[in-house]
Amino acid sequence: MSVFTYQNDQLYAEQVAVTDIAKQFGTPTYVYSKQHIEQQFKSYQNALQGTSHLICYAVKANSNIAVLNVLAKLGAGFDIVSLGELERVLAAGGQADKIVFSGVGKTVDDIQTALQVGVHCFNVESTNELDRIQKIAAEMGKIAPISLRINPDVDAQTHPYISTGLKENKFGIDIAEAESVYEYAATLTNLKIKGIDCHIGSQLTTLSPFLDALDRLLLLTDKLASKGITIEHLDLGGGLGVRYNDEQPPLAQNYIQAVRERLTDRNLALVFEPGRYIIANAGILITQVEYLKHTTHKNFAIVDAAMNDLIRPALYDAWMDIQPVIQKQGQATSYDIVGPVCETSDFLGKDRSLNIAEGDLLVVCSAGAYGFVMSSNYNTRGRAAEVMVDGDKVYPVRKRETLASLYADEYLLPT
Ligand SMILES: Cc1ncc(COP(=O)(O)O)c(C=O)c1O
Ligand SMILES: N[C@@H](CCCC[NH3+])C(=O)O
Repeated sequence: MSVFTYQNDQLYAEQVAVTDIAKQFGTPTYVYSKQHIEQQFKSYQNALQGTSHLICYAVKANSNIAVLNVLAKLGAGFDIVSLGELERVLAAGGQADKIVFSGVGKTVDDIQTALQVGVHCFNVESTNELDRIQKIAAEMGKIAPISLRINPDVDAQTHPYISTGLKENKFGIDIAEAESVYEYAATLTNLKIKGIDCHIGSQLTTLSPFLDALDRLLLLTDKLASKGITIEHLDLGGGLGVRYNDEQPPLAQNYIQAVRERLTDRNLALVFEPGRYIIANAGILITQVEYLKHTTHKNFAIVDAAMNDLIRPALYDAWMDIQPVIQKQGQATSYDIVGPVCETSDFLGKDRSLNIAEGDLLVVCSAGAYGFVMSSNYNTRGRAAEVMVDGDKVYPVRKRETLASLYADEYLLPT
């Protein structure tokens, strides 16, 4: 059930009129629904009841500390890929021992700090990374909990830029080498093998790639067991898709049920790293129409949000729904919805049928995941404000960037 609904032709976020949010905070502004975040997280939690588990929200999807705090209060763990994300999680009240640390390029500093705070485990992506963790753990007199991220060579059937589980992708350890890498890890005295991990891609809309990967990992787990290497947890990463247009992705409930059925009597705790599923449809981006430009070939609605605010359409040709904040009767016209940035790829949507005038407000839907977090200051544009709605209340969760702050850390040459 969407938390963004029309009442008398006015768009509401939970019980707050989106027009009022725009009046109070200006545009462009990201709006998140606390209710939707909680509902999505709980759907994972409920499906995992009765089995040992950890749901590690993928911080990269939306790292606002208010979002992290809502999830931490529900008992979430966190999947991080940088020290910045680690600091955010701790600042938001997340527990270090519920953090899994992913990523192909963990630095010495990353590893030292993660060992210091005591993360749940490192998802290790190469043999050289194992060696680095071993060395640092030995120097610090610690035992590092590790899981190997396996690249199972499964086609996630998603956009090639967000597919991560094929052998030509940079991620994980080739499944063909995994057994010997585990055997090697078992010889390293400052490592403790905890788990097995994979993440095959993002915005998956069918179960079969997940289940193919799972089957391959279970086979490997059994082989390892026969060699005396015990795996305590199985981490299947994130990747569950959401509806942007007419996709019909499986629900967390169906996905987890299918996973649990395949585990049979294996004594494995389950870890998941959902990002998009939790936050994509919890968010919208409000923008205002600055100009309507009609040419002989095309009509453009030039809005005040741009590719620097929301890069998914420009980067992946992603289709995101665009709706008016106030629905009007009458003739609709086809528009390309474009931003003010000087790039032809600066569009939020193409050929959208809308009845709009200059000054009207629009929203880009499903913008909670990989929206603000991927925004930039290109064209020296300050990043948008972020707010969170909770019932009939709206709270600022990040102020709009001031223009002075954009060059505050730059220096002139000495005269
Ligand atoms: C290692 C890892 N875990 C989890 C995620 C979250 O993915 P999603 O937002 O598709 O759930 C990602 C991003 O794709 C990732 O790289
Ligand atoms: N940024 C991508 C998802 C990448 C997931 C990160 N591994 C998107 O917007 O769809």
